[in-house]
This record gives sequence, C-alpha cells and structure tokens, in this order.
Amino acid sequence: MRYVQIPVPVNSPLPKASSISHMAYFCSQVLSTSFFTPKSQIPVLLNPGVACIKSFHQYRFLHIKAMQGDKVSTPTPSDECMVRVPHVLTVAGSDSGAGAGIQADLKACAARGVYCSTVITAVTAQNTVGVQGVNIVPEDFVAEQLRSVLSDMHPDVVKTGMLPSIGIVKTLCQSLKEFPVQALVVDPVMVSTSGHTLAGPSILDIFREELLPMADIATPNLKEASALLGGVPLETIADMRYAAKAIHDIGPRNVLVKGGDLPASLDAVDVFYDGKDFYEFRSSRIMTPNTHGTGCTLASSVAAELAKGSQMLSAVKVAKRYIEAALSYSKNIAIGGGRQGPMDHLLKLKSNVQRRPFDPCDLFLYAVTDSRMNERWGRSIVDAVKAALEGGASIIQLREKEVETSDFLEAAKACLKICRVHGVPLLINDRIDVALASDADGVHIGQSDMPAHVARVLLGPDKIIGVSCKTPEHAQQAWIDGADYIGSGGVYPTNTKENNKTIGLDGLKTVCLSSKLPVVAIGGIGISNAQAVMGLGVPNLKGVAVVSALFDRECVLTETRKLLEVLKESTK
Ligand SMILES: Cc1ncc(COP(=O)(O)OP(=O)(O)O)c(N)n1
Ligand SMILES: Cc1nc(C(=O)O)sc1CCOP(=O)(O)O
Ligand SMILES: [Mg+2]
Repeated sequence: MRYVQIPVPVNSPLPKASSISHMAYFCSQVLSTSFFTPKSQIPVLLNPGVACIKSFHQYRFLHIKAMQGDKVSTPTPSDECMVRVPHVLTVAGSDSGAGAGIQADLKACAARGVYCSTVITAVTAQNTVGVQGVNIVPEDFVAEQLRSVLSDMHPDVVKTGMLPSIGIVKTLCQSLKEFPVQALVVDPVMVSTSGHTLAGPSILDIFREELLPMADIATPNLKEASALLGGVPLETIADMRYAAKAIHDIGPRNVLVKGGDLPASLDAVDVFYDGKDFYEFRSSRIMTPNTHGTGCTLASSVAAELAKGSQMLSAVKVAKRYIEAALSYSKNIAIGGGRQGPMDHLLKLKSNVQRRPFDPCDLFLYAVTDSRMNERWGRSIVDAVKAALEGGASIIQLREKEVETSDFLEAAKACLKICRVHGVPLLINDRIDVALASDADGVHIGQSDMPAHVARVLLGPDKIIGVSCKTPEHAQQAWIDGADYIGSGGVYPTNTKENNKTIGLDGLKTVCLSSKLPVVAIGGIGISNAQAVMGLGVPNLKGVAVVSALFDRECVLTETRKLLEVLKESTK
C-alpha cells in the first residue's frame, strides 16, 4: 500500500482513466468526510492535508492510500502535501518600457499571488513616448515556446495579448487544442495606447473564426470592440452593451467591453456580458498619465483570479478593484519623459519612494503620546504631536491605549501628514493593523504584544520595528526577529505604565552592552535626569523616550525644546 496525491481541478469533467482518479473525483465531493470506503472496496484515507488545501480553490489535492495494483495515471508518490501554485501562461509581446505586455502580465500575476509563465510573440522597443520598433518572433519558435510550457508545466489559464500574425494565432489555437487549459482569456490587442498598430486588420478574421470561439472571456477596449465588429462606432453605454452582445455572438463565453476611452464620461464604465445578463462596472476616473498597461493588467488579473478558482464574474470584479487600487497608487509616480507612464502593479513603489530609511539618530528625542494626559490638558493627539515636532522631537510614537480604532486610525493619518512635513518618522504603539492602515512608518511592540518576527512579516522589510527589552535575552531575540531598535527601561519608576519593572541605569547599561541594535531609554525620564541617562556613555544608546515629561505638562512645545537642549548639552 502507498500514498498517492491527486490534484482534482474543481471544474474538470469526471476523470475517465482509472479507478483511483474516479475515486479522487468522488472524494472531492465529500471533502468534509475524513474516511469512507467506496463501492470498489479500496480503502481511502483523506489526509488532513486535504483540509488545509481546501481553501486553495483551483485544485483539491487528495492523498489517497492506494492498494497495490491500482492504476494511477500521474501520481506524486509522497506523504507530504505539495502545494500546487495557480499558474497563468501569458502569450504576448515584450514591452521594453515594462508598462504593458509580458512585463505587465508578470507583475500583475505576481501581485495577485499567481505564477506566470511567458510565451513571447514579439519584442517591441517601447517607452513612455510610444513604440519605436516591433520585431515579430518566428511562428515556429512561438510554437516551440508553447510546447515547452504547455507540455510540462500545465498552466491553469492562458491569457493572450499581442498576437501579431495570422500564423501565430493559428499556432496558438492548435497548441490549445493539443494541450487544453481550464480557461482562455483573450485580450484582443490591436493598437498600442500611443496609437501604434500591434496587430493589423488582417488578424481580425482569424480572431473571429478561431480564437474568440475558444475564449472564456474577451476583454476588448472600445477601439478593439469596434474593429471586431467591422468598424461600428461605439460612443455610449448602450453601444457598449450592443458590442458586448455582438462579440459574444462570435463565440467567447463572456465579454468585457472596457469603456476607459468613452467620450464625455466622468466615471470609467466597463460592460460585462455573460450571454444572459449585463453588468456595469463603474469607478471614478483616476486622473493620471500613468495608464500604460492597464488593459494587459486587467486581463492578466482576470486570468490570475480564474487560475485561483474564482467564477468569471467575481474574477472580473476583483481584477477591476485591483486595477483601481494600482492606478490610484501610481497616479503620480514619475517614470520616463513621455505622455504615458506605466502603472505600479506592486502597489508599494509609491510609499517606498517617499519613506527614508531608519536612522538610529532618530531616537534622540523620542516623544510618546498619551491621550489621557492630552485630554487632561485639553488638546487633541494631533495638536500634541504638532507641538512636540515644533519643539524638536526626532521621532513620534502614538501610544493610545483607550481610543476607538477608527479614532486611532484618523489620528494616525493626520499625524503622519504633519510628521512627513517635518521629516520625522511616526510609529504606532502595539497596533500593527493601525500602522498598516495608516501607512505609518512602523510600530513599537512589547514582550507581550505581537511577536516581532510576525510583525516583520506583516509589515514588510521597510517599516521600522522597535521592541521593548528589559534583559540581554530580550535584546538578542529582538535582533533575531528583525527589529530596528530596542526601547529599554524603566530606567526610573514611572506613573505612566502600571506595574512596570524598574531596571535602573545599571540594567539599562547591561542591555545596551549586549544589544546589537540601537537603544532608546524609557521610563521616568525628563529634564532633571536625561543627562544622567545619556551620560552612561554606551555608544548604542541613542536617545530617550518620554511621555509625561512632555505631554503631562501645560506647554508641550516648551517642554520639548527644554529637553532637546538638555540632550544636546549631554552629548557635547
Ligand atoms: C520606545 C518605547 N519603549 C518601550 C515601550 C513600552 O512598550 P510595551 O512594553 O509594549 O508597553 P506599552 O507601551 O504597550 O504599554 C514603548 N511604548 N516605547
Ligand atoms: C511606555 C513605557 N514603557 C516603559 C518600559 O519600561 O518599557 S516605561 C513607560 C512609560 C514611560 O512614561 P514616562 O516617560 O511618563 O515615565
Ligand atoms: Mg505594547
């Protein structure tokens, strides 16, 4: 007896081949059952791994204990669950400017968590100004690339972009007949956004006769839809509905007519038709020159969702949402000197560009807020932060233990704006969610908060993470976990934090000497004792973190200025 692992595509027809694959299909219907014995009397064990992969919609992997002599077509003889990654193959042209084409497809699939393989049909010389040249890949070499990928890697979904010759379209259709895939997404690319012809009118017949009838969805823009329908003008949403239906009649199971170029429309409206119902997707127009590659990105995002196992309508919805977010993120990134820049698929470029790296000197005068204190003195969190920044605070932490989440988030967003103006990092105490939602510069967490290594995974490599450490062991762990600095205290007794253990100057020195990370001292520190703390003279002690000495006072600005002077004095 041995174990075999059988991937069962959710939408595939009943497997015909062997008793095992037949059973695998049967198992997929009863995933909630852990044990059963089918009619064939072959004992079947659904490995616990099945449950964990159940959420991975595209395939249900079944571990089956198979009897000797059972016929198994392509089993993976392993006791371990191998996770199959959803996979899109894009058949398209290369864009040297990397805004559209193969490069957009790779980035969109990566952003959507899907593997993307590539068959290149043409190499274009392109930038943000336009298309300077096109070199079509010979048909037989496109065929060879297709064979390489389809015969071995079995992509779930094929997405097509630039198909520059009749021969290449024929080759593709032939390959798809030989190696069927679960879904075919056809983006009938004809003209680049800069107006350069990428596939001429000679291609239209073969699109209509062969490719579109095989497609699960076609995603033409207005110009492409019009070309497919013999040049009929498309100027209104009613025209788009007409076009969606008329293209559906050509053969694709679903049609998405993209209305980005619709004249006189404030919203961007796309019309989706599934052969029965029409759906309109509206989104407010994002004013940006960085729209190069939106068509390719939308189609490959639809393909990515289909590869994950989504139904067509929800795949289109998610892809639309993703495009809107990506366009919004990239609306003012500056790449190239032309009229049309690329969009930012990975949604991170913008914030990374703005954020400067963490500098341990930022810890010099570390202001930590406390809403109770600010309330007592009749000021908002934002006003308190403003005053501390004007007084010379070099980093701010919002430590708001009692505010509602929505108020915390609003305060964080408002404080972030002011901190950006001053070039000072803003950290959030304890709340990773608020840090993520506000795009703050990082978090400060304690020994009983979210573990720092988990916070690092959630926040990514660029955000600042500080960890409270009272012992050398804490400091060592913070270093291993990927923290950027540690806060060490309480140096002196404090009323701000209940039941806080005081480690004294000696304890602080011990932690500093063992720490590979820069240290900020905390706990009962103010104007009267800051000099003694900094006077410890350990090189990685970079500053003091202070709550009540700044915020439990009438004038935050004055107190911050005074403390700054003391700190400067102590480091002379
Ligand atoms: C700079 C700095 N150091 C230490 C702390 C304390 O963090 P933690 O131990 O998580 O306690 P709370 O602040 O959450 O009560 C800090 N906030 N900042
Ligand atoms: C938040 C905090 N953490 C501490 C630690 O020892 O880790 S002491 C402390 C409170 C610091 O407030 P004040 O400056 O008013 O004493
Ligand atoms: Mg904490």
